[in-house]
Amino acid sequence: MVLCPVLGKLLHKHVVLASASPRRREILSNAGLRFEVVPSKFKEKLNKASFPTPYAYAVETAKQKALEVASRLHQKDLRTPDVVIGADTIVAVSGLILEKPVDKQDAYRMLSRLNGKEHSVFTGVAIVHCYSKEGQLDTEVSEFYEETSVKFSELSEELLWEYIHSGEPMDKAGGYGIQALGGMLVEYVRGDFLNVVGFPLNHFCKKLVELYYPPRQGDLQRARQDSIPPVDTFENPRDVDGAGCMPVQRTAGSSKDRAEAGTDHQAGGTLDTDCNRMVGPLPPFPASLLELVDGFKVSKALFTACRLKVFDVLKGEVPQKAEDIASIVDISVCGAKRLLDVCATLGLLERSEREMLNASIGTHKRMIEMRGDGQIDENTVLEHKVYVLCSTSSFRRRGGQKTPHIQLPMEPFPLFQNTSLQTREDKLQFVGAMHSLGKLTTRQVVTAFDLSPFASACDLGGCTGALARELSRQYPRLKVTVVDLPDIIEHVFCFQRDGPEMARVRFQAGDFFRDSLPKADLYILSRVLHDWPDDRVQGLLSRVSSSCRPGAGLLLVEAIMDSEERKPRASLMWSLNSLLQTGGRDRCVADYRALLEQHGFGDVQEAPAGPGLTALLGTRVGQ
Ligand SMILES: Cc1cn([C@H]2C[C@H](O)[C@@H](COP(=O)(O)OP(=O)(O)OP(=O)(O)O)O2)c(=O)[nH]c1=O
Repeated sequence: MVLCPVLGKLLHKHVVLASASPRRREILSNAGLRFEVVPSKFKEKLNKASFPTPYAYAVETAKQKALEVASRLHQKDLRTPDVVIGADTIVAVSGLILEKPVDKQDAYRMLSRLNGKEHSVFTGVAIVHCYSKEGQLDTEVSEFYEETSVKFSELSEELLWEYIHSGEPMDKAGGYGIQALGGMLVEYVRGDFLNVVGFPLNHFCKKLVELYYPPRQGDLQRARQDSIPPVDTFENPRDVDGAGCMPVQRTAGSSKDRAEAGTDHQAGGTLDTDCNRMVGPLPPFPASLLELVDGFKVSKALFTACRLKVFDVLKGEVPQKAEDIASIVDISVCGAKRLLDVCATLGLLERSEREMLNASIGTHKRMIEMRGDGQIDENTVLEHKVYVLCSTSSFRRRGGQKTPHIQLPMEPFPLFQNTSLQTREDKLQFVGAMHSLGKLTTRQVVTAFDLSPFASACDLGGCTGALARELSRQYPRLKVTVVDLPDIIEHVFCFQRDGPEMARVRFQAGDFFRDSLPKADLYILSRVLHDWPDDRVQGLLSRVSSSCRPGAGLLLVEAIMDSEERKPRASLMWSLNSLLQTGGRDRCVADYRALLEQHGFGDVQEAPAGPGLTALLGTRVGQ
């Protein structure tokens, strides 16, 4: 059973564990999750009598703990996390809820109740997804609970007091810790051991699978209600080579044998998998490292399928068998089966009973082809160039070993004048890629702010007009001019259908560094500035600024880095890409704000503009 990959879904999110419990922290970090710990200040004082069941109480308390942290972090420096996890563990015996004892006498009362009997340990868990929209916190709460039965032996008064004097009971629900000395009190456990210790890891992973890989219709028929969904619903790229395996897997033989054979991740003796008891810290599972190591395999599989024209074969939406596809694209049946299986698990193809269907990739195909053309020859397009430039020689010190700065690979040049884009076909492919890429976020970009007060807009570097079309669709009063290089404007007709929205869109061929800019109430620079070196950015902003009348707007859209330029990874990759190709760079919000203000734009507002993108809107102040 492969569960670990689902934790990978949280790897690039800002995850917060809203708990002071060292056990929860240990369980989750041992599973490879990376998170910040912010203990909740929620007072655990809900009225127990008002809950129909003990677990309803635990779930509500877990939820309140997580929500308190989410709103505190949101208010403080607007550090809204992506996900907050809260948990609450209680012991229930004969209809009574036991939490942490307040003193030794209380611990004695609790342990006496549990003595010689079976009781339930419930942990309620809340997974809170947080979103910040216009300064407001929005949350989506998913919750569940897990129950484990624990039976205490008949214990003498003397033993109970000895145990209480050890101090162990005081910070634990029910007054005992099964993972340490308290283990001596326990005759048997039925259910998830980690649930007793404070966090039901297994159920948590199942919940994530449910949230991040909702079952498709076919799977629903197959899946048993209470089972983990079939593997193909939660496999992720890292499973392809079996690398995304569970940190704990049972294999034949004793744990000693496994440790010696190097197959036991717990070889340090930190977790006894046979009884699932914690007996010491585990080294963190290097899930993110494995994801990086294997990352290229995913894109390689996609690009290979593109190059073999698998998606072309399937684009008629006629289901095909792997054998038939193999014969059409002229590869071995065994190879085709494996490649198609990978494509299906990546969600690029849909699998019916015995056949393969094309999936939603069609609309994004141009973008993928652009990125995936890995043929190593003269005609190789941009991505290959980037790949080559990324080789170590691009970063070698100048003049042998001495000069300690990075050597820029080339003079900055406009992307479209890239020497590898020589033929009309190359250029079309490039423009197509930009068009497809742009279209993915146009809706979010044009609705990041209410642009209805503007009557005219000028999209500088607006390529095929994908953004202009969406602007015109959203704002029926707006007239839009797209400015881009003649070589690009020449190809617009290949990508734009006529339609009522296009009646208010005009294309102007020109160079925004040299030619005069059309008059407009709103100028847009969407994913433009990062492509240029600093002096060109200054020059362009100064030209825009002097074309603006007071009150005019400038909308910047960029992938933003954090102030320390450490994340997110996508922006860092873009920034490296810009350095290698054009000498440009990505920036943090403060840098873009400073640029806007330096060029006479005030009242700068900021809003998310689609995955990984941020929009900043500044207003030209009076000259
Ligand atoms: C029954 C039992 C509980 N516990 C612990 C798990 C929890 O940490 C604690 C129950 O208290 P909780 O209120 O669930 O958690 P907490 O106060 O430790 O942390 P926070 O409220 O900040 O999330 O009891 C054990 O460690 N071993 C056990 O055998």
